[in-house]
Amino acid sequence: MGRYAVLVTGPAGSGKSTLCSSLITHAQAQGRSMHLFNMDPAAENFEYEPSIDIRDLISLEDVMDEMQLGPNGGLVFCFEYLMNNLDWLEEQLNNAFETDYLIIDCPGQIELYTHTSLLSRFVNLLTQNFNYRLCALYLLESNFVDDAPKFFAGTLSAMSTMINLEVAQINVMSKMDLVKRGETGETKGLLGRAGRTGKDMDRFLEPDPLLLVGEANQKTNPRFHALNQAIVQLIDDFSMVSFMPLDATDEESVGALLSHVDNAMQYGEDEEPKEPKDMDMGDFADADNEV
Ligand SMILES: Nc1nc2c(ncn2[C@@H]2O[C@H](COP(=O)(O)OP(=O)(O)OP(=O)(O)O)[C@@H](O)[C@H]2O)c(=O)[nH]1
Repeated sequence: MGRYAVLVTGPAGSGKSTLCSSLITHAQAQGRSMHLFNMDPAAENFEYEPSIDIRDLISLEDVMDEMQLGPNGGLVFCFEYLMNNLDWLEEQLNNAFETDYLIIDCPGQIELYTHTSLLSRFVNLLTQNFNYRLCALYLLESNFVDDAPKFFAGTLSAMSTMINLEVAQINVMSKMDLVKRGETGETKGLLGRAGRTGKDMDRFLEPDPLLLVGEANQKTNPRFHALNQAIVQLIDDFSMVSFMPLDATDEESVGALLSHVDNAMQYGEDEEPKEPKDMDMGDFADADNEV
C-alpha cells in the first residue's frame, strides 16, 4: 500500500475540523485506519488526538509573544519555521509510516494557500520526498450562496488554491444540512434566511454562467457588469470549479465524499511500497518564501 494524504483547506469556520473528525469516524467504522495531522498552530480542541501536531514544534501564541507578531504574520512565521525544520517533519512522518492515510487539518487563513508558496512547498515535499498520493479538499460554506458576488469570491479563492497547489482538488460545499432546513422551513437556517431551496443550489454546485451573471448584475453597479461577465466567463472557460455537497453530520454524505477522495488518489490500487527518498533539505528550506 502507498501513502495517502488528504489536505483539508478552506476559509475559517468552513467546517474543516468537523469534516476531519467525520472522515476519521467514518473510516474507523469501516475498519480503516486514518490519522490526523494538525497543521494549525493556533488550534485548540480536537475530537481525535492528532498523530502529528505542528503545535509540538511551535505554537502561535509563543510566536506572537516572542516575535511581536499579529495572528496572520505569526501563522506565516510558524509555517516558515516548519519548512526550516524538516528533520522534525521527517521524523513525524516516518513515525507515522505505518498509518499510511493522513487527514491534514489546515488553518483557515486562505492567504496561506492563495498568496504564499508555503503550502505548495509542503505539498511538493509530501508528494516528492515522501511519496504520498495527495488530494486537496477546499471547503466553502453553503452560506456563500447568499448572493452571487459572494459566491464568485469564494469560487475564485477555490480556483486560486487549485492553481497554487497543483494537486487533485475536490471542492466541497459544506453545511448543506442548513440548506435542507431552509427548504422545509423548519428552522431559520442560513439558507432559510437567504430564501434558497435545494433546487436553487444546483446552479451553485455546477455553476451556470448565464444565471449567475444575471443575478450578480442585479446586485452590482452597472459599471461592474462587464467585470461580472469576465469573471463568470473565466470560471466557465476553465470548467475548473464545481462543488460536491457535504453535510458533515450525515454519514452517507461523508461516505460519498470519502469515495471521491479515494478515487482521486487511486486508494488501494496496488503498488510497490516505496521508502522515502533521502531528503535534500536545501530544496525546501532555502526556497524563497514569496510572502
Ligand atoms: N450545520 C452544520 N454545522 C457544521 C457543519 N460542519 C461544521 N459545522 C459547524 O461549523 C462551525 C465551524 O466548524 P469547524 O469544523 O470548527 O470549522 P473550521 O473550518 O475547522 O474552522 P477554523 O479552524 O476556525 O478555520 C462549528 O460550530 C461546527 O459545529 C455541518 O456540516 N453542518
